[in-house]
Amino acid sequence: MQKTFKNEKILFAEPLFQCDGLAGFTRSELYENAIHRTLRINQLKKEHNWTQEDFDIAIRCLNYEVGFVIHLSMFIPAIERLATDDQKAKWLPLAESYRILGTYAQTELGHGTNLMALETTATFDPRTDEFVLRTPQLSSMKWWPGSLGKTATHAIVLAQLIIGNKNYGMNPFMVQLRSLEDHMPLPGIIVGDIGAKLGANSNDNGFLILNDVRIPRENMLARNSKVTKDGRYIQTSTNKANYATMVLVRLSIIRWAEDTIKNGSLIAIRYSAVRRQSSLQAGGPEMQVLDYQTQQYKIFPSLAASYALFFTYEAMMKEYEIAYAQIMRGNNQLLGQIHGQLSGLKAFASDLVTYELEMCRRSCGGHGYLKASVVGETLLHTLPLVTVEGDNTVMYLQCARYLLKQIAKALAGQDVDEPTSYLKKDILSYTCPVQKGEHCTNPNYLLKIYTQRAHSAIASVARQLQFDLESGKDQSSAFNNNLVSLVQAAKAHCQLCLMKNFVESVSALERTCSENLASVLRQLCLYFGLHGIVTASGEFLESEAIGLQQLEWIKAEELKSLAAIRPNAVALVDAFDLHDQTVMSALGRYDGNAYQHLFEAAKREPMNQTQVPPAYYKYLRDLIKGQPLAKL
Ligand SMILES: CCCCCCCCCCCCC/C=C/C(=O)SCCNC(=O)CCNC(=O)[C@H](O)C(C)(C)COP(=O)(O)OP(=O)(O)OC[C@H]1O[C@@H](n2cnc3c(N)ncnc32)[C@H](O)[C@@H]1OP(=O)(O)O
Ligand SMILES: Cc1cc2nc3c(=O)[nH]c(=O)nc-3n(C[C@H](O)[C@H](O)[C@H](O)COP(=O)(O)OP(=O)(O)OC[C@H]3O[C@@H](n4cnc5c(N)ncnc54)[C@H](O)[C@@H]3O)c2cc1C
Repeated sequence: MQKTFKNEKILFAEPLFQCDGLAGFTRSELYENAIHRTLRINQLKKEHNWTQEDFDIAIRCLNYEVGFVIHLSMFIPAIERLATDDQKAKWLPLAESYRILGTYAQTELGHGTNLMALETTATFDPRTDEFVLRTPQLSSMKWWPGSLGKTATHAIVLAQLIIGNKNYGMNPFMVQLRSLEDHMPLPGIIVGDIGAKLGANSNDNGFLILNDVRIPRENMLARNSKVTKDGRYIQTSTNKANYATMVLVRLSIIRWAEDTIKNGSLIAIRYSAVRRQSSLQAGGPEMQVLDYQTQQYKIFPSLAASYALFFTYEAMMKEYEIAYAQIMRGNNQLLGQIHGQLSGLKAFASDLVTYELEMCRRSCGGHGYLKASVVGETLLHTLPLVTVEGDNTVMYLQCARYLLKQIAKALAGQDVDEPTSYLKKDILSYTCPVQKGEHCTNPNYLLKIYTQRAHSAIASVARQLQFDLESGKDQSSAFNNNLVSLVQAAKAHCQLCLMKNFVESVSALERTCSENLASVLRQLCLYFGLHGIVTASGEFLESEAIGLQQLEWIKAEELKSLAAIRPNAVALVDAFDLHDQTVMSALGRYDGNAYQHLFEAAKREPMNQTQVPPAYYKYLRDLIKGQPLAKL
């Protein structure tokens, strides 16, 4: 599942990467530890000639609990995508050698989603051949960018370009924030950390106020548009190309989601295999809770999602690489497709894993509420994924917007993109492939059901929009009147994508792997498909992709699938090949000694380093001895 990291032993031999001790760290300690880790991994990379992939896997082995995440995942990729070749030649070597440390400063206190309304301005001054960057008002200050608070020496600032009295929209500008001599903020720069968050507190997300900060004209990243010395704005590519960095990060978030749900399902399944509680027969032996059907019903969806997201990431990485290669050659033909696909799939993947991680946590009972179980921490660290790189609702709507364009082309008899080719089919010619109970065991039949449901959802909202427009509603009112259905259609398309990638990937694997492995993966794929229909049965019925009889067969088959997966559940999470130090959980250790590891973790609790707590001497002693308390 995860390319086995041959360097794991090297990494986890060092105390710096042993994660037990992170609990109890202050924010400053977490921040410093994260920076120390990234720089040490960099040294290991040089010492052992690791590849960039090894470096990336090391970061993933540490659950991204490292420094410079935005520098590495956004600042450098943004230079690669938004800068001219000359600008790349200047900035990339500095960024790649950490001589400058960057962030991607787009979101403001008052706006994150609505990029068109960003308020920071970059006004061209032809007298000095400079841009003047300004934060017009409180709501304009940059707010949230990672590493902005205390680390970044430079930022790619997204600002409204003003030439004369004309606004040319959002453009990217390289702005130095701190001195490279003493790290102090430069004149006109007010910068700091925005404060503690629910999780990810090793990251110094920050604020930035720009008070008439001047930068040379050459600091506008000019791959897609530039300003000439005499103040002319020349657009060399679509402005959408300035959004390219976000497309890449949305792809990375699908991988991040896959990594977190693998951790969660591994913890829940391993713990459920060792936890014995209650018995079915009076006086009989206590059962492994993994044998309760309800426990399987709670956690096997996370197991199936782990594999589904793995296969979807692999497929989308290939799709992205093709699109990116074309875009970098100036051909933006695939930009709309990759944007629509990754907007929806980033939203669907992060929604899916945040829901299933909470189910994994609940399945661990009381111990799931301990930090030492880590499953709760994993959830806290995953929660931002439903917001970063675009709030999920907004991302679904971007995906829906893409789907509406595709179905309009399909209905007009024009070509459509491969991911939406199903929209060319005649929706009325569908017959549910499940005509007998045993048909539910065929993932390809289930795939047809998913396809019909997605097609129906998209066609239905397109019809409703058309009806609203013909009834006299203006475009934006008609759109707003159907947002819920648009999101639903996008989710249906995304769930189809996951199922399709799962079915096709298993089918491809069958040609090379053992029959035993193939049958286990087929079973998991089947379960993923059945469970997806049951949890959204209303939409599948509404779309007439299935009837009540099919739903009854599918529900019965889903429960049978639980029992079929049970014998392989632990092996399927062991197959993630995750080191104990990656999972970090006292409940999910490979040796299964959950209670021992829980107790070891409790003994490490700082409060247990003294037998008598300081509060005893302040408050408890007199109380217990019945002596009057001093005025508190
Ligand atoms: C080695 C290290 C390993 C670490 C790995 C870690 C990986 C993960 C790291 C994660 C870290 C995350 C940290 C967080 C970072 C951030 O959050 S950065 C800020 C992100 N912000 C957003 O995403 C803002 C969301 N809003 C938007 O994208 C846009 O405002 C909008 C909602 C898409 C609306 O766009 P807008 O231009 O305002 O109007 P529209 O009319 O809707 O769109 C115009 C046309 O542009 C097309 N388009 C929009 N976005 C994109 C895009 N990204 N790419 C391509 N095309 C785009 C859109 O489809 C429209 O096209 P047409 O329909 O053809 O006109
Ligand atoms: C941990 C973390 C790290 C971040 N790192 C960075 C970073 O490095 N760089 C950076 O630039 N930004 C960063 N961000 C900011 C992030 O990109 C924004 O928070 C995100 O884009 C959402 O925008 P918002 O916060 O303005 O939410 P809003 O858009 O204000 O969302 C609030 C509500 O309004 C709804 N809504 C908004 N617009 C619409 C619409 N058009 N239709 C329907 N509903 C709508 C949303 O669905 C949501 O329910 C980070 C955020 C977090 C939490």
